[in-house]
Amino acid sequence: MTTAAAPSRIKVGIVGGTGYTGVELLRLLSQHPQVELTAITSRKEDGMPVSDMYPNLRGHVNLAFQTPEKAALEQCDVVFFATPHGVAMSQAEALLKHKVRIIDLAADFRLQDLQVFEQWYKMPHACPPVLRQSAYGLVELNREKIANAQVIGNPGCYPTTVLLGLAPLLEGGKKLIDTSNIIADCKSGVSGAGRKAEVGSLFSEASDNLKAYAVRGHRHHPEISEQLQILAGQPVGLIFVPHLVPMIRGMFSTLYARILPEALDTDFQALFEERYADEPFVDVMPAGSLPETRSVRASNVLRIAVHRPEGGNQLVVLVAQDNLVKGASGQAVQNMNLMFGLPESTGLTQVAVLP
Ligand SMILES: NC(=O)C1=CN([C@@H]2O[C@H](COP(=O)(O)OP(=O)(O)OC[C@H]3O[C@@H](n4cnc5c(N)ncnc54)[C@H](OP(=O)(O)O)[C@@H]3O)[C@@H](O)[C@H]2O)C=CC1
Ligand SMILES: CC(=O)N[C@@H](CCC(=O)OP(=O)(O)O)C(=O)O
Repeated sequence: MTTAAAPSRIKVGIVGGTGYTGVELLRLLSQHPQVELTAITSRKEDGMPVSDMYPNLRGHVNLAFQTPEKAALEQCDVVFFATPHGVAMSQAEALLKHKVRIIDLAADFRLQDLQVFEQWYKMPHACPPVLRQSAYGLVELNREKIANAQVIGNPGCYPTTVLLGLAPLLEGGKKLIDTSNIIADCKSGVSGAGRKAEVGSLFSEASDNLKAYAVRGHRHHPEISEQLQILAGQPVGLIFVPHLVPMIRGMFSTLYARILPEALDTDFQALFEERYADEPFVDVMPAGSLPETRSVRASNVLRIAVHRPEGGNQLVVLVAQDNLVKGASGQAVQNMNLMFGLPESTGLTQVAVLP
């Protein structure tokens, strides 16, 4: 594998610094030993010191927000887009001309199929040639391509849990589970909806309540399906139901799959342990474990437990992650480390916060 040589300090710009994934990038990158934060944008808060909005960053980030027009993004080595869908692709070609690498936390560079992108995101793609050269930023599945890419489509938060929870069962066309009928029952904390004002995110709407949403179709379904097909070498039938749960951070996915009769003797615990043995951010817990969202809060680690209720033919995989870290900003920093030839864990060794 060839990796790019890292500049002594990586000059980083963040577009969309006031949002939840933006401030999470700032928290992580302000502690990263190889990073120099150079520009942080907000259209609404131009001139406001970052620490006035986010006092947790006092003494750690001494910059002020600037409009994207004022920020010298072209002087950065890498720009993170922590913005709504459609923003990164409108600026990608201009930045690439200045050899700036791009990591988009939105969906502009996730789906390879243009038609599917346009169907779900209701906008034409602004730069299909850049999309074709980009890499899907799920490091554990796509390491080599990411290391050599200029543009990364950082995965959606739900897809990260579902893909890492299913990869050991499907990779390389393995015949272990019924691929026509996998169920992903997924739950997210309210920060998954971002910081913008929305009725559904109000305390009086989201607290003391649990609800499913987008059962008829969610834009993460085609993203998961596209990647599962790449993994399995064939289409995979998936039912995906997201839920909103009354917590701020955290995501929990319960995945159900039927074991094929010829695979009933498989040691699934060993399969998962071996697959992720060298992965710093995927923890396969001991047999019988029950992961919890609080065990990954504020950390880039995703925890998995594999169960086979009553030793039967049903496999249940439990996956917990922090939607803002491994599900978004932490994963984006992991991608940056890989693109710049740094050890993947640089700046990402935070232990989860309990209780
Ligand atoms: N929240 C989560 O758990 C996850 C989020 N993501 C994705 O990451 C991206 C950011 O999410 P999140 O932080 O939650 O969103 P927020 O709504 O919290 O923040 C969005 C940010 O983008 C800026 N922004 C909005 N429109 C534009 C624009 N047209 N041009 C430049 N800047 C703009 C906003 O600031 P201002 O308006 O002042 O410019 C704000 O800083 C989204 O695409 C989201 O889907 C991915 C995985 C998980
Ligand atoms: C709880 C909640 O609302 N979650 C968001 C998904 C989070 C996310 O950021 O996904 P994208 O990056 O693909 O937009 C949702 O379901 O729309």
